Amino acid sequence: MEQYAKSLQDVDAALNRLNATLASYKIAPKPSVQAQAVRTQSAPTEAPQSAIARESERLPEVPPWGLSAGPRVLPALPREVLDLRATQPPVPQIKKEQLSATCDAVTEINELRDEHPVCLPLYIVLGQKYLQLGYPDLASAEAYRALLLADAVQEASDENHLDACEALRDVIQQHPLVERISLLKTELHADLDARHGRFNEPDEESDVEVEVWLREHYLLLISAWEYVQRARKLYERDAELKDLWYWIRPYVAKTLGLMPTDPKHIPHSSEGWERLLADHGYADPPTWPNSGMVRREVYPWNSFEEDRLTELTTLNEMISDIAPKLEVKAVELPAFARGFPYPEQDVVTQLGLFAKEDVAPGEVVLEERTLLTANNKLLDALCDACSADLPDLDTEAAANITACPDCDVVFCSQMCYEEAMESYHPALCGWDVEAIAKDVPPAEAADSLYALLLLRTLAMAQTQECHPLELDEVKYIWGDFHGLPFEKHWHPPNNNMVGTPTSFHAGFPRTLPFSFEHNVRLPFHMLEKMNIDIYANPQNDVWVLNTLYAKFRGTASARLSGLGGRAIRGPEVSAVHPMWCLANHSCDPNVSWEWGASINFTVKDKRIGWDSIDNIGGAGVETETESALRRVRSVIRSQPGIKKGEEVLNHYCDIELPVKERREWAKGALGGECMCERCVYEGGPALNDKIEDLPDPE
Ligand SMILES: C[S@@+](CC[C@H](N)C(=O)[O-])C[C@H]1O[C@@H](n2cnc3c(N)ncnc32)[C@H](O)[C@@H]1O
Repeated sequence: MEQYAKSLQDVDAALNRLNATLASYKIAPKPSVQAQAVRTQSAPTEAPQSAIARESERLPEVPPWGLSAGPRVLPALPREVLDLRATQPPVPQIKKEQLSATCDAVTEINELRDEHPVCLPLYIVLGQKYLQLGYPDLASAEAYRALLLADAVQEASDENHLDACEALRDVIQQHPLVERISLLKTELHADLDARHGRFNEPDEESDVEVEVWLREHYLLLISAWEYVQRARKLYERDAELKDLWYWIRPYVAKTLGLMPTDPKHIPHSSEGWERLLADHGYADPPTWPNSGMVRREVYPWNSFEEDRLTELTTLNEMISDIAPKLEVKAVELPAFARGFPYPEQDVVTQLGLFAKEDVAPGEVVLEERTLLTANNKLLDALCDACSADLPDLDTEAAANITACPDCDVVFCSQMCYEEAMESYHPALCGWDVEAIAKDVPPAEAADSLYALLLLRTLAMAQTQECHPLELDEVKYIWGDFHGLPFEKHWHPPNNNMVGTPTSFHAGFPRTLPFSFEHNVRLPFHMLEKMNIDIYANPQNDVWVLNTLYAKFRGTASARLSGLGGRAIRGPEVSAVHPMWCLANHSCDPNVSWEWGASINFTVKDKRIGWDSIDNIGGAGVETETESALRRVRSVIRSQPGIKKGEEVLNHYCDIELPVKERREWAKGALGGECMCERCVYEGGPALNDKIEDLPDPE
């Protein structure tokens, strides 16, 4: 620093010094300083409103990269990335007309990550695009990635340190020296003592300029809410952070439903809000809600969700081995908008399973094995692949147990081991992932199972070298996405702290549970454990993980593990069976199901009896015998067996319950009140009243 301070007394000397620094960066020379400065000054200064415009006139011709890499040419970084500064105003709202260009920009940035995987500002701009589109959940993931890169720049021991510093140098070097010197000069003239602790001692490989640039231009931008406290120590006087710090508490109070109804009682100071939260036992930030709901949708750039109606031939090939008497067909189901007040239609076309020929009661019509399984107990004796209970060691079947020769993982048979090796195991073998999301408290059991299904899916994609959304196990599952036309319903999200929680999400319904822990931190941890780069592989980005979670949450089965299962610990085993889960729900199902090493549908021997509406309420005062007799007389019961052309109907809730409770229970799985024939007969028309003639969301 001393050296810089002295040489800055003379601008010529400063230029020489910086040129020496540049030379030490070990990259090929950039175009002359003057040429850069001239190009920069003559370029328009306003960033484009919408898609990322490649600024080829402004940027120097892209130089060959690296000394030994040969003629590798990197795509230029967009101006929005190069010009990113903490001093810029908050992320501007976009208009509906800019929606499609902003979605395109997301795709373009993700393409750039291939060549610029650890370029910190790229992730900040990506996060900003997500915020503009109304995906604060996706934005939080990019802020986290940028924060990890900031740590990498500052920590010489970080495995990404050198690459992250070099990527930042590359960005810095594309700016005129005049700007760079001026920034360094301001730094050096400031009172270093007053900024005690703001600098890390630069190690041999990093340099002062990278440190200064990081702190001045980027760190402030990645200060996510969780890090606001840390950021405030760093930037005591920053007005935006001060605002954010204030508004966090009202926002928490609102989310927890603690807002006083009487305007007179609404606090007007930080202390007032602190008191309000403390009075309800929420004084400490760790007690604040750490999960919420996000948009459950086919993201505009998701090209993997094909129209399944055009895939019926493929689906029927897939099902022919495991259910020769069944076929997959389109079916119309009641449309539930999951509480969203803009229903567009009465029915939706989805898929279902149908009998191709008559099937007799008692017959097994489908038997499906899957390797998309999970168990959350570290020491339970389950097959790693199919999740069946392992046989007791003193039985003959124990001879089939096979262990992976390279790690301790155990399979119930050689077949399961071999299938695991082809499907997912190589991506996990020896990477110390066994303890992830295991033995969690009962309240987290279900979330841990979903996370473990995610881990298995990522390992499958890695082993089979494909995109996670292309795997047969998940590709054809409908994630209960909202299906509302994007262009019609989207409105600019309100990203200031006073907005209601919904307004951050561009007006779409939010039905997918999200927590930073399960949707971002834990999956990043899993990927790092598997030695998968979290920067260079957009195929594992949070929108992909959210899409997978949406698919799992509607279809995964869960149970206790065999004889050792302990209900008090919550669900212990989970699996996704992609064909089995195509069967729709009815409260008068014609099949029952059982799940062990495989899952099957058996045609029911006896159908459930329907109560008439009279029976449900009882008819005045009558003896128990009279009431029982009346019930027997009026009960309706369908014939068991499934006729050719009839739909296979599964059940998602306890069908012995009265209609009101069944409807309540199945709501979560269906998205609305069940309208199956039995429910309508017993409970009358569904209560999914449509709200017509609503004002436009804007
Ligand atoms: C496990 S999937 C069943 C297969 C699904 N129909 C498909 O096309 O993939 C569950 C979803 O199917 C729909 N569904 C199943 N049974 C239904 C019913 N009785 N009424 C309305 N929707 C139903 C709901 O959207 C539910 O979230």
